[in-house]
Amino acid sequence: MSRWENWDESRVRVRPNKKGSRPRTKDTPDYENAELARVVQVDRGRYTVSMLEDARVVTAMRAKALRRSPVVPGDVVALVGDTSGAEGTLARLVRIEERKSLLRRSADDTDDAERVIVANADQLLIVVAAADPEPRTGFIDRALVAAYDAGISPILLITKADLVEDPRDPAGLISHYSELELTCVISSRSEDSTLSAQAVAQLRQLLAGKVTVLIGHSGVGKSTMVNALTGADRATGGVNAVTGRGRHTSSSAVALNLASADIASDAVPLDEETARSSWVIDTPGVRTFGLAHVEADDVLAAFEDLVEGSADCEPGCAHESPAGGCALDAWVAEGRAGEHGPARLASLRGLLASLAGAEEGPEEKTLGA
Ligand SMILES: Nc1nc2c(ncn2[C@@H]2O[C@H](COP(=O)(O)OP(=O)(O)OP(=O)(O)O)[C@@H](O)[C@H]2O)c(=O)[nH]1
Ligand SMILES: [Zn+2]
Repeated sequence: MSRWENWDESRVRVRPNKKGSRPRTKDTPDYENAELARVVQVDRGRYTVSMLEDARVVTAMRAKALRRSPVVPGDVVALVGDTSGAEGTLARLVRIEERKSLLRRSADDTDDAERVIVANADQLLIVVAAADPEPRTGFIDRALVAAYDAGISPILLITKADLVEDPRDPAGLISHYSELELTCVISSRSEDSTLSAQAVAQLRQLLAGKVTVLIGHSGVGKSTMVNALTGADRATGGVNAVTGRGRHTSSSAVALNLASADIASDAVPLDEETARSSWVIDTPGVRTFGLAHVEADDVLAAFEDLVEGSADCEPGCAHESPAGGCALDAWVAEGRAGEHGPARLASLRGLLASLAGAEEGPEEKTLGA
């Protein structure tokens, strides 16, 4: 009998390629066959994901090694194991792909750590109502600062234009922010309770192929718009029929896809592939952003016409005033930032003020009040 007969075959593998011959240890698995997916919802350790390949919905749990790594909606993750998505199956989430952006909220009383809310967002859709509730510029300013800091493009959506007199600038916000390169969309509702088809179509175009996070105070019409955009049935106000609770009790962010929409008003329908890569992430329960980690220079960076002028500022300048060593006033006075320079500087300073303010406080300033 040859000694080879006792050879435990399961231990030997002839690897067909060099990559495959890399030593595999418990600590450095390489998961070559892992499949990529977008995280759409997180619920007590269960992750609902949509496979990038075919939008199949799969439920997954984190591998042990990732137990301390937060995974949030918008994340792109690698899965192994049973990725069929069949009922009762659980895939294993083994890797979080590099994030291109991170929106976070700083610690507050109920939360001892800075929290990541959403990953990989391209855009922040700041939703305010023209009235009921009145728009608050402090809230918009903080959201703008968070967006600029995270490198995400802001879009302003003004809802409920039907409730005010001037439909072109329903809340006076467009003139207020005219010095920012801020895309504004105005939406209203007609008497039969349908949202303006034009606003919905315009937003779908802006959202095409992007990951967009929605933020706005309660009652501004976020769910109503998300429903119109995605065809999803996010409960609007009142009580959720399934859980019997008001939806305010749900505070987890959910990513919804534009592909699910069946919208007659959509003048230019999105092709299947674009629609599938278009995500809207609603963030119920997130009403403000912690800006504790944001530096004045991070905000200034979003003002391309002014940033050069800061070369002569004192080191660590907060860009508040010439007395504080800020060179921006002189730069603007020389006309170096163009004819809108003074107004742009005033806008920048308005935003920077929200860094100095407390969490609440200045935020609760109502426009015109
Ligand atoms: N007049 C008017 N009412 C609107 C419009 N859009 C939404 N509403 C109403 O405003 C109320 C609040 O809308 P929601 O979509 O639930 O608001 P939300 O921002 O999701 O609120 P939360 O779920 O509390 O965060 C509902 O009664 C809607 O019917 C609009 O364009 N015009
Ligand atoms: Zn300065």
